[in-house]
Amino acid sequence: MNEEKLDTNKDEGDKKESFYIATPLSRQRLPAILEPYTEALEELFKACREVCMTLLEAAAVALKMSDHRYFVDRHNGYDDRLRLLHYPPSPINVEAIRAGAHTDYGSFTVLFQRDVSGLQVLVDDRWIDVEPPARGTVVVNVADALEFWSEGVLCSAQHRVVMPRTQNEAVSRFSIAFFCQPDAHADLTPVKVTSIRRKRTSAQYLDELKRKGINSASAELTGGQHLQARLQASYGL
Ligand SMILES: O=C(O)CCC(=O)C(=O)O
Ligand SMILES: [Fe+2]
Repeated sequence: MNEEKLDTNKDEGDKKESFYIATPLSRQRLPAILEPYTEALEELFKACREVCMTLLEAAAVALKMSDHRYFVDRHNGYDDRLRLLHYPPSPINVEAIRAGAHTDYGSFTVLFQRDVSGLQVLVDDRWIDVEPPARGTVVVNVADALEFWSEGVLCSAQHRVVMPRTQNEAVSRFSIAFFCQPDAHADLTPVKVTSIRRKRTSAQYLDELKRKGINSASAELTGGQHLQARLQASYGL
């Protein structure tokens, strides 16, 4: 609790607890409570990875890259993580934030939320509620590594979780995030994207990168170096 500060401008840590898992599950010792779910978690990893591989291929097509598997080939899955999150019950507080505004670090995030809302995404400077999706659907965020790789054409989604605004939200909130990560040694040098309309000016994009601990839009970074820069900015490591 309070350990992670996703919004680095805030003094206090986030009101949540979480547990990270890597695949294969045998790489770590699971707490006893999770052991019976080993197989289910492995299946979840696999299903999320499949979604992300399809999306990575779609991204290469959308960016008009000649090699449609360029991104897929740089994601062997070793650095992917599942994060199980719990936001403890809390009284209504319309002013406060359960998890600070941030962007995720990898390529894509697949997010599952269980019935309690509170997630918001920033669209044109306004926070919009992202309700827990209908059964059988998920929320997907573009994240920082793909934003950087695509030279800022694909925008990493700013999101946050707000404190309970109603009695229905004042209970425990559970969610699971799957973070799809590029390989630690993958070269993240931005792919050349030409004929695509951009949402931001290059100055706006550069400002955003600087806040994320990256000083140049064309830096020669590996997946591992990019992740390190982001973790440093978020956790002050
Ligand atoms: O709990 C949620 O809905 C969002 C979690 C999140 O954004 C994160 O862990 O990066
Ligand atoms: Fe996130």
